[in-house]
Amino acid sequence: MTVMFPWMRRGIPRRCRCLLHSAVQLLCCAFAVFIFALLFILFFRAILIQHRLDVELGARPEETKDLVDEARSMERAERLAGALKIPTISYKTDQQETQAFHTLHDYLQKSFPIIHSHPAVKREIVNELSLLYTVHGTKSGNIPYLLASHLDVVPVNEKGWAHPPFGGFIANNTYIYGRGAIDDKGGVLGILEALEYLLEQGYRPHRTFFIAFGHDEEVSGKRGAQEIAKLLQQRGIKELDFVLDEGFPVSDELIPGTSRPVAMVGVSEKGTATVELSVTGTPGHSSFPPAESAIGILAAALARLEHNPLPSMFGYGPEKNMFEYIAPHVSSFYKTVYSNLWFFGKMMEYKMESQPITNAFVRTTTAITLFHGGVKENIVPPSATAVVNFRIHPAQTVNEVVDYTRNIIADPRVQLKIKRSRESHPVSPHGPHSVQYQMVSTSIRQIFRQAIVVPAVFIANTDTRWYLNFTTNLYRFLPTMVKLSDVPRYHGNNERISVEHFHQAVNFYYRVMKNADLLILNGHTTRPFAAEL
Ligand SMILES: CCCCCCCC/C=C\CCCCCCCC(=O)NCC(=O)O
Ligand SMILES: [Zn+2]
Ligand SMILES: [Zn+2]
Repeated sequence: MTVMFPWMRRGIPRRCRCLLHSAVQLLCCAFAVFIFALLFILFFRAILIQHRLDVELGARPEETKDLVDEARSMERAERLAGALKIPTISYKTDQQETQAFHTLHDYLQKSFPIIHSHPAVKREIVNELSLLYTVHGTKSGNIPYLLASHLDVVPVNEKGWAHPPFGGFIANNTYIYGRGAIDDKGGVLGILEALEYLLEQGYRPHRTFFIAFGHDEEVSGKRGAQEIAKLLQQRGIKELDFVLDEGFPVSDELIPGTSRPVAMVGVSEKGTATVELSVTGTPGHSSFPPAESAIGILAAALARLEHNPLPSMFGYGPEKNMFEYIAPHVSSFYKTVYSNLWFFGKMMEYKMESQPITNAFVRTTTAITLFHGGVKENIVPPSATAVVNFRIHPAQTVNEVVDYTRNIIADPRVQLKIKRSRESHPVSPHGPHSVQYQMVSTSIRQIFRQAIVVPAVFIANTDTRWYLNFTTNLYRFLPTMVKLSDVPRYHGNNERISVEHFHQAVNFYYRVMKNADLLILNGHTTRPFAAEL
């Protein structure tokens, strides 16, 4: 049976029919060649990137036996649980549970006797509530590094918890529950446990390092990490080799195309802007109200903001790099997609926008976090205020976000005031020549054996902002594991860490302390710095 195409009908002269038929055939061939060439380019690019990264990153590190003893992991879990019982809450910059911080200082002192009596370790209280430890190395002349975590936690909503948030409860010898378990007392205790074990083994770190525990990270870090940074500066510390602070946990089952866990190391972090919106009305009797109240005007403005999120910036910032690093480790289909975001960007963007945690990678996020208005049920409100917290994608600036907000609100009755802002952080080195990044990556892979380690932009904020002047090597990573279902526990209900993952956290910091010493043996960090170290 011959197929009859429309241009082959009898009404059209035979010559034209032949010409048209040949033209269509030619077009079909050209289209097929185009598709074939496109697939070839996409796949070839994926192979090229894979090859480059394989060459750059080399093989998985050897399995190490030099780890923290597992036999005492329950004992360590109980010490963390003890710290979780102490409610070191930050409500606002000038409102904290100050007494609890003193209790925590004493608790740490009692719980880690070797650290607190060791001649090579100096502990200082900075600005009353923060802690700075200096661990003096045996070899002078090396640039020190800094490990950071924070002592404060965010407030809780007791009702939503299965176990009391400040009860230090360990469920079935498996999960340690409590506010701060992952953010960030797991980090504080993880670092101290690692150091305690290191010193107990009789190991003296070769190079000097600092441990900085700020007390107000959750409300800016101005009184904690900023003061620690000032103190270091006053002591003549001009340079730090690297800073390692809280960041992404290792995520399981979150990246399409691989069943392996992915460890994203924050090599930058999003900017932030906290904007207060306010409307002033005329108070009066609620029995003859105006057509629009201050609360109504503000609520409408906020609804406009929520319905008009900032545009996707996916592919315009350093996040593109993250997918290229994942590409070599995923199935062929995703390898091609992740290596060619210039082509598949829209498809990926669509997928990422579907969940809050992945949406945060794509755009500047808008969170309405506070709303106040009204004084009494029968008074027309004199004013209403709200606070909106933006986390700014690296391809945008604070000014752009504020201009966008003003345009969307488009109502002169709504006043905008920037309460706090900061641009996104510069991207830290993360290639094959960055020995500091590679040291962090190796330490991760020594503990999380299956993990794919990739650079990423951290979507939240950390105390690293206060150390930006000391080094370009700032890394944000939390050595624990989360699944998608665990993500709401951050600043939410039922925060917890498993005993096993806490043990991995201790081991990770232990490896960092050992591996950082190996860097100086290889002669990487010998440069002059402050004499008193
Ligand atoms: C392809 C993308 C995969 C995304 C997988 C991401 C998994 C990460 C899981 C959780 C990240 C949550 C980070 C929360 C950080 C907390 C630090 C903090 O509270 N800082 C203060 C602040 O930002 O206000
Ligand atoms: Zn934190
Ligand atoms: Zn937090």
